[in-house]
Amino acid sequence: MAIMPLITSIHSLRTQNPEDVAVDLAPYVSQLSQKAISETGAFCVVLSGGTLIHTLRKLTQSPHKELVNWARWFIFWVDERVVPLDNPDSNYFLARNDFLSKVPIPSKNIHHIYYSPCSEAVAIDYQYQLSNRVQQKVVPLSATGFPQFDLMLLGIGPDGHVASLFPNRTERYNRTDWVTYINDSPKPPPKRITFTFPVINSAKHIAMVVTGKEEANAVAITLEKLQVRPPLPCSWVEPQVSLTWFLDRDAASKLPPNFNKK
Ligand SMILES: O=C(O)[C@H](O)[C@@H](O)[C@H](O)[C@H](O)COP(=O)(O)O
Repeated sequence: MAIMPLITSIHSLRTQNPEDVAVDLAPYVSQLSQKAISETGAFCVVLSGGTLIHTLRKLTQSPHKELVNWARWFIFWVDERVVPLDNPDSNYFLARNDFLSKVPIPSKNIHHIYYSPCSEAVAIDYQYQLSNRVQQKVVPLSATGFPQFDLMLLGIGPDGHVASLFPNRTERYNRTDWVTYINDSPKPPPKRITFTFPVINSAKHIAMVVTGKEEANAVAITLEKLQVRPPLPCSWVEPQVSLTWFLDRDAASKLPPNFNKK
């Protein structure tokens, strides 16, 4: 089988503000949703926390809200803070309030964690939830042997973390589990679960959605392929079909002026 090259594109204009990023992101997601549902009958989407959820707001408005076949969406989280679901620190809580409550995705298709104070138990249970969807063939297995999501919507941190995979932590090297956990995350709250890199990089499409100056260094290091030790986790993101960076002018501010733009 021929190996398709990864398509990397960058939505970054020096004049672009966070509102423009939200406007660009909505048709990108809506078109991928339409394509996946026409091919397989489902759209398996992975969310992260942080500002991403607010940047998804245009999807919950016309014309996208009416165009998307929400009944066929299946939602997972790339990482979750191990807190009760009604805790404002919960990524599920954030997504429910600002996104999921505004669109008709069936609740049985929304795969949040089940809280317990033990992060390891939460990670095992989340992997079990995912393996059920794999067995039902809702989420297919990729040729890599790991679950293959249609789209992951990810943010990055100023230290280059992605999901809850941080620069100086061992979880980023986990090549066997689908879901792992951390009890001393450098970004609070300390207890988290996270998809591992093999799951992230088995996705068909990944959008890296970054707004704000704080992440500008990490964006420049990653997109210019600069060598740093340890390598930034976000520079390891390499999905199977396409990687698209959505940047506002602040996030793109450390890239050279002539850097490839769309
Ligand atoms: O649980 C989390 O903390 C997030 O999932 C995390 O991985 C986030 O996506 C990045 O830190 C970017 O966050 P911002 O968009 O808020 O900068």
